[in-house]
Amino acid sequence: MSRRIFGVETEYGITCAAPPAEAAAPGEGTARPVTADDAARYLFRKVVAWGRSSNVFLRNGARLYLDVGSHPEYATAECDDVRQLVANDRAGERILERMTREANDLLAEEGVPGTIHLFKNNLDSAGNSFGCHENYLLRRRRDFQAVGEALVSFFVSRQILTGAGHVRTRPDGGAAYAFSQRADQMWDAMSSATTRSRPIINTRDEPHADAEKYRRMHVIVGDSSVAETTTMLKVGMTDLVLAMVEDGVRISDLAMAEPMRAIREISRDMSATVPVELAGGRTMSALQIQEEFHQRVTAWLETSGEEAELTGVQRQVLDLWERGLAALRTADPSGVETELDWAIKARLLERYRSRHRLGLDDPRVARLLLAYHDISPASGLAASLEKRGLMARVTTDEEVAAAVDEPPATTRARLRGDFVATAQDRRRDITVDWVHLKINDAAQSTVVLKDPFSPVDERVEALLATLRE
Ligand SMILES: Nc1ncnc2c1ncn2[C@@H]1O[C@H](COP(=O)(O)OP(=O)(O)OP(=O)(O)O)[C@@H](O)[C@H]1O
Ligand SMILES: [Mg+2]
Repeated sequence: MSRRIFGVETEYGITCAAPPAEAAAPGEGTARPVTADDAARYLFRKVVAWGRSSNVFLRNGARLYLDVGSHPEYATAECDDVRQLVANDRAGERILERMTREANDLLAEEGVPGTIHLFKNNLDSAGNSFGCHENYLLRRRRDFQAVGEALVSFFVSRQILTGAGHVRTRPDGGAAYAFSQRADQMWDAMSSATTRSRPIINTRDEPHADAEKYRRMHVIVGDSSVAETTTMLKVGMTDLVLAMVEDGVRISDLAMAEPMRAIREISRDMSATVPVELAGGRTMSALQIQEEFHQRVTAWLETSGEEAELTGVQRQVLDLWERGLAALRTADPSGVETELDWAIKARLLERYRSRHRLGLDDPRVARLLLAYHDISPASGLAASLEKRGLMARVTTDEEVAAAVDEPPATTRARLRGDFVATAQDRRRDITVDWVHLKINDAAQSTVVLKDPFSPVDERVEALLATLRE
């Protein structure tokens, strides 16, 4: 299978929980609460001190920045393997978790009451939505608009496998479990740069690569994933579907008539069987649509001969995809309840609720839900679920630790990472983005890296030599 470049951007939710009133020392009762904006500034203080900006590239090739709206964002370096991507996404969590601990130390030193928490989720308590965006490099071959219509159908129905699980408020005020946090927030299927709204997928003006050859498909519809296995499935199944489509397999018969209506309906139907109208007039359920994509991918893998070339992680992806569909078909999630976020979360909720006899709308349930997404091992649940075998892993701690310090070795990210690391070690002033490496000295030496697949470049060797002078 041709290599593909992909990267995931994750925006994190941030809060600063005030200590309980009785814990406040005399005179502290009137302390101004720490807003999300303030918290984000504490979080980035060290970054700004060394990078002179809240928008930096790190020595592992990733981008870390604070956008408007105070949602810290981590964009993984370019990866060309799903397991590598999972490790790099996880590395982002570790980096932000360390920044959170340091920011909380700062708060304590300055006597500011409160504790900062970061959440890998998509909805804050005020109802603001923030995203987890996937980027896939496409070869500029086919008519993207036509393929896109049918891919929307894939992205809209994929939530029955890769949704993070969500307790939503029904119109009658009751609470109900749904597949996705993000589904309700999306309201426009496709967009060009001119339309307002939130496009499910678009191709970015900047492919961060040779624009003659490539496009970068930008997918904004996914939930942030907590379980590594869910991240693996989300990116891995998408990569396989794109490979099949790039090879010419047609999927346009699966385009939906009204994807935006469907995305909400599918999220709310935990049976995954509600009929969705297709553009051609037929109806299919989300489950049938996903089964069809799965079936076409497996058939294509066989007939194209690609089956023999599959990597270990790609086989894991196909296996989990299949088991996820079986779980839905039989209405028995036990086969995926340590691997798919919505199922892991549902099991956790059920156990907690029956132990404490709580309704789905109980505030304690809401706190548990939030803790599922809290990235701190101290206050979040993921680390302990993993330790207890209730949340599966794809990577090892060693792989994640390596991805915190080192860039992916097989892509352009390696050049960027080496450049950043060398400049940091030598205290040299540089400017970096996805395609440019520049030394800010009299000569202003700049290298443009148009090939995201290439981890070696003589021009960069020369830049590194200059930095080391
Ligand atoms: N050529 C490429 N093809 C696919 N993905 C790429 C390519 N180059 C970079 N990426 C990935 O795309 C993501 C870009 O993240 P970034 O947050 O900078 O996104 P953006 O969409 O350009 O900008 P913004 O978030 O500011 O709107 C990263 O995860 C990166 O690894
Ligand atoms: Mg971004």
